[in-house]
Amino acid sequence: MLAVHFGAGNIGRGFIGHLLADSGYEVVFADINDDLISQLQQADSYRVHYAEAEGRSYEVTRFKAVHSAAEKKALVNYLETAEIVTTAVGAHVLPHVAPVIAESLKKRLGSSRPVTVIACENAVNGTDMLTDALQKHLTGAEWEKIQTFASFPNAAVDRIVPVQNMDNPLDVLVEPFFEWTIENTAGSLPPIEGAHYVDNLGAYIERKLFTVNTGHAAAAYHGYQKGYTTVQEALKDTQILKELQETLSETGALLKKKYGFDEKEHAEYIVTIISRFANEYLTDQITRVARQPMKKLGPAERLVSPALQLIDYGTTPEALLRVIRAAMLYDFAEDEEAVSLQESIRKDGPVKALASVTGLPEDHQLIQKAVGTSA
Ligand SMILES: NC(=O)c1ccc[n+]([C@@H]2O[C@H](COP(=O)([O-])OP(=O)(O)OC[C@H]3O[C@@H](n4cnc5c(N)ncnc54)[C@H](O)[C@@H]3O)[C@@H](O)[C@H]2O)c1
Ligand SMILES: O=P(O)(O)OC[C@@H](O)[C@@H](O)[C@H](O)[C@H](O)CO
Repeated sequence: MLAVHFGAGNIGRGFIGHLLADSGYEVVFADINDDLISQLQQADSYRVHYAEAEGRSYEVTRFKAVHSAAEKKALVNYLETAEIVTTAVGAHVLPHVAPVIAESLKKRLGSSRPVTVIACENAVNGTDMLTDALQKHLTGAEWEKIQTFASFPNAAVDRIVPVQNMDNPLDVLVEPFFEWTIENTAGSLPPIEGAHYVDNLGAYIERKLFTVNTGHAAAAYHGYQKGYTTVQEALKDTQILKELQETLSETGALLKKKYGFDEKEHAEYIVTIISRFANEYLTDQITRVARQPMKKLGPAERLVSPALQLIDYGTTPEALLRVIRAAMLYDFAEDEEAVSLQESIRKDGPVKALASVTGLPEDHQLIQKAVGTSA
């Protein structure tokens, strides 16, 4: 069985690629990073190390690597015969991987050979984002036929994989916890060990994004303002821990109301997540978790989406608004989006800048309460 995985980064090597290889797939990593691809091409194996006291580690051997720009022909050949195609490149990169996937799907039109395509990104319905991008490279008739043999389930992926600092640059240090939840819509989804399949993925995605990622963002943006460099350091600050808990209590209220999650189970879910953030065997840089603030302030994302939904329910999410305010102050000079956001704030002021990234009107109460005159 063949799997093509786009993005041989932290999640690619440390989570999705590892699970696929463990499930018996030969994994072809496709990436645009020259050094990474050449290292993978020269290696026979790499190890996934668990950040824990026992220090377990696992060898990954069944892989190949192709440069997705320089070796496009080889990539299309792999894509044409793969049983599964996955991505972990960042949701904003999906339009860039779409053309080559579309090209390979067109090549399957003759054989109708089944394939499952899954975007494993932090986004609500990432695979739908990919299929929107795919359709720009296909005719209506091609897309209709492709859907008879290809399936495109959405998925939620959860495993904290920090920026790596390993002696062997291909090895990856990951937290032991992982969850890969896949929408149960696929006709012939090939088995993946460790993944689980659900009918109500929307609830799982929002629970993950609005708890793990909203909580992470709260720790990172408040932590950055207080000069911390890692999430682990920031969480030792009781004021930041309190901000995190208040933020997750707001998103928890939303999730329980919207999806009926059990009060006690959700409280336990939050406790587990905070202890995962604080894992002393991990060093997770705040600048990784806070990366791309403009994306994170987007309308469908971890901060603004739950805040808007809570406002719709008639409450004012004060803690979430404080995280949004802190995100607007994120000015890390090596993060392109942080630089652009700060430029836009300098040029137009915070109200216009936040209205622009969220797509909300300037007089919207979320904008006014986060950074406007009623802040
Ligand atoms: N790291 C985590 O803890 C974590 C957990 C869950 C989900 N995610 C999500 O997984 C995705 C990847 O995150 P990551 O932490 O692995 O990032 P990463 O930067 O480590 O890896 C991304 C990889 O994608 C590659 N890439 C970029 N553009 C590409 C293109 N056009 N074609 C092929 N490859 C391309 C990069 O070179 C890089 O190797 C993101 O959507 C992220 O939100 C991350
Ligand atoms: O990857 P991002 O930038 O969307 O979010 C940063 C972190 O919150 C994220 O990578 C988490 O570590 C991950 O989502 C845990 O499953």
